[in-house]
Amino acid sequence: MLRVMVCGAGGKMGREVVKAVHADAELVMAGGIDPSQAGNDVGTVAGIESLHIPMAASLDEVLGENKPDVIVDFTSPAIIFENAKKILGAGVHIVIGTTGLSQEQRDELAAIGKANNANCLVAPNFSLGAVMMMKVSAELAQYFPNVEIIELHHNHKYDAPSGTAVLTAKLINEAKAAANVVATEDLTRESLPGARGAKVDDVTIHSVRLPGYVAHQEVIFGGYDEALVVRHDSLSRLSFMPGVVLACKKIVEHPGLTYGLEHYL
Ligand SMILES: NC(=O)C1=CN([C@@H]2O[C@H](COP(=O)(O)OP(=O)(O)OC[C@H]3O[C@@H](n4cnc5c(N)ncnc54)[C@H](OP(=O)(O)O)[C@@H]3O)[C@@H](O)[C@H]2O)C=CC1
Ligand SMILES: O=C(O)C1=N[C@H](C(=O)O)C[C@H](O)C1
Repeated sequence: MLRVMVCGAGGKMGREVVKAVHADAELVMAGGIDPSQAGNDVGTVAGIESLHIPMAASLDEVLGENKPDVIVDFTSPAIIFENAKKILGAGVHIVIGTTGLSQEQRDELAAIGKANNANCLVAPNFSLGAVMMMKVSAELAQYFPNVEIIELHHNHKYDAPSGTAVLTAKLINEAKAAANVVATEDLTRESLPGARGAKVDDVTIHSVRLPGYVAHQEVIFGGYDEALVVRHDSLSRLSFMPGVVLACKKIVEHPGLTYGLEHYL
């Protein structure tokens, strides 16, 4: 039985992860970390029965003698790098859902994990449908090199573009490079800065932030007198839970740092 703790356990994702881990027969919900909920019961904060586990105020409180096997982090792009360094440095596996880590930061985490025998998964999106959207988009890019992404999220999201859009663009760019295809030149000149969105290499991303949305993305391919749209919708945060639970169980089998849940499927 793997003992799992949740960092950011009082947040929108963290509360769902506490419930999902607690409901799983092969995992043990061993604790939560969230400064603004410190001392409150981890189960009660998540909206289930009391688990008789007080919420820790910081990672330092849980990385001692009774440390868990795995920590799942859903906090914020501003603190994930420091959290991950601490967790891997303590020899604890980490499942990272929090967005915003750069390639350089992932490389540094990989080295810390290796030195401490701790594995790391960085997954910008845990929903199966979103992983398939990315896979299919990368496959299509060789036939349709002209492609743009529109991602739509709730207005409490910290970052733009989303981690999912960045990974989608990376996979598309890699597929285009492998197939040796490029987009036609974009001749548009912006009369308002930002009108054409942001570029990740050859892929343009547009970010929408509005109340009412959860997490959605359209990958739009333009062709010869035709267009093809791949769309994914997370209708609630429950859509991420099977992926998070699977990651907790599989992380022990995946040494090093893995970027993307597709490598665990
Ligand atoms: N990979 C995936 O599938 C998904 C990824 N995400 C990503 O997960 C991240 C979190 O999203 P979301 O749950 O919506 O955000 P929330 O703001 O709802 O939750 C974040 C929680 O972390 C807490 N927190 C802040 N600092 C610390 C700390 N030092 N230690 C422990 N906890 C801390 C916050 O407390 P306080 O409010 O008091 O600051 C808050 O309760 C984002 O980066 C988001 O993009 C989201 C959905 C799916
Ligand atoms: O902040 C969110 O909500 C989400 N964040 C992740 C991202 O940035 O891609 C995953 C999902 O889109 C929800």
